[in-house]
Amino acid sequence: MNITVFCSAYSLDDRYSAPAAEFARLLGTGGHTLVWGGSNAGLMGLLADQVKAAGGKLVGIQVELLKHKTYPGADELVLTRDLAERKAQLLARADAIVVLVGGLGTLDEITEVLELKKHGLHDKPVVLLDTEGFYTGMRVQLERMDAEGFLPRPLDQLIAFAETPAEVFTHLTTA
Ligand SMILES: C/C(=C\CNc1ncnc2c1ncn2[C@@H]1O[C@H](COP(=O)(O)O)[C@@H](O)[C@H]1O)CO
Repeated sequence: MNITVFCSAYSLDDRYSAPAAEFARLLGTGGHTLVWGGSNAGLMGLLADQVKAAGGKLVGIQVELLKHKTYPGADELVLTRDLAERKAQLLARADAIVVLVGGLGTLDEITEVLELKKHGLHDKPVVLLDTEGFYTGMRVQLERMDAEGFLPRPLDQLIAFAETPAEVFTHLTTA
């Protein structure tokens, strides 16, 4: 399976990086391909290192603007002109999307994927790994949208929440 992952480009505390590394090992040992932003920075670089070490393949979708931060060992590297084209490629190359902890870049990516899914423009599984309750606030907001009529489809048809790396794969294999 080609699994597109959105996650932080910054180096983070062990309580965030250890679950990300475990997720990456499961992805690699499961024979999957990591599709990601193609960077060597922070959690993005750690993820790529761990997937590669576990025998998985790497497809980087890097943007021209950040090409100086490109991960050197990807099996395939795509260079896009801008962030919009990169987001389109990250989705197009995915069989499923997984979201790890991240900042504004990650938030931008997940919002776009959910908005396109909301409109029926794709129906790929989206799983969010909620490490250390990092996404509690976002989940509360999404559940309120769901409960109060802001979404055209039930929230559980748009996204699944996992608390452990193993649970991410349970969602992906039953989706
Ligand atoms: C940290 C620095 C540069 C960051 N370089 C990036 N390279 C590739 N992709 C990136 C980069 N920064 C953001 N992205 C994309 O957004 C997500 C991470 O952003 P966040 O704000 O950290 O959550 C990630 O999924 C990428 O696709 C300078 O040293």
